[in-house]
Amino acid sequence: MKIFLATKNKGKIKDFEKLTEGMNIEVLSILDDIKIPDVVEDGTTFEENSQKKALEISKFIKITTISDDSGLCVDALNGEPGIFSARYAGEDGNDEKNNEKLLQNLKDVPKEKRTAHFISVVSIAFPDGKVESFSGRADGEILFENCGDGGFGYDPLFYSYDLKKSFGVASPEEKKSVSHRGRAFRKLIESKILESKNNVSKFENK
Ligand SMILES: O=c1nc[nH]c2c1ncn2[C@H]1C[C@H](O)[C@@H](COP(=O)(O)OP(=O)(O)OP(=O)(O)O)O1
Ligand SMILES: [Mg+2]
Repeated sequence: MKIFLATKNKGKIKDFEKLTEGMNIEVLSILDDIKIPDVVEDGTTFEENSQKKALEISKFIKITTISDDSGLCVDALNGEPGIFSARYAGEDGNDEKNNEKLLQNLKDVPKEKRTAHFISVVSIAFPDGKVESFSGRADGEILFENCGDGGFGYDPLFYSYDLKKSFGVASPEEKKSVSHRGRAFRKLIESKILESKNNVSKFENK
C-alpha cells in the first residue's frame, strides 16, 4: 500500500524508509517531487502537532498519511526544548545552531545531570478524516561535544542508554531498533490499523 509521509525533514524520511524496509508499504514523500503546504505547528503537545500534520496533509494529498512530531526533552532544562526542538535557536535556525544552543545552555551542568529523552508521536490519518497516534521514547544523556555525524538533528549530542553510544555513531539499523520513532512506528504496525483500514476499503470497493 502507498502511504504519504507528511514531513519536510529529510532525516525523518530516511528513518521511515529504514523502518518500513521489507514491509509491503510504499513510502511517498517530498523526495518524490511532491510539493506540500507548510503546517503551522501551534499545538501545545507533540500529539496535537502530530495529528495536525497528518490530517492537513492527508486532506491535501488524498491518501493515507503518516506524520511524526518529535523532540528532545532535557531534564536540567525542565523538559526544554520539547515541542520547540526544531525552533530552539529561532525560526531561521538549523540543526547546527540548535545543537550549539543546547551545549551552551548545558555548559555548567555535570554529566550526572544531563539526562534527556526523545519523544516521537507518529500519527496516521486516513482520507475519511480518521486519525490515530502512537508514541515512543528513547532515554539517554546529552554529551559535552558532538559524537559522530550520522543521523540528523540532535543525534550527535544524544548518548543512547540502550545502545551505549551516541545516535550520531549508531548505524541506521541500530537507531531503528531503539529510537523513539522506531518504538512509536512499531506500535502503529502492531495495532493492525493498517490492515483493518485496508480490508475495510477493499470490502467497500467490492
Ligand atoms: O531522531 C532524532 N534525532 C535527532 N533529532 C531529532 C530526532 N527526532 C526529533 N529530533 C529533533 C529534530 C527537530 O529539531 C525536532 C523535531 O521537530 P518536528 O517539528 O517534529 O520536525 P521538523 O520540523 O524537523 O520536520 P516536520 O515538522 O516537517 O516533520 O526534534
Ligand atoms: Mg516541524
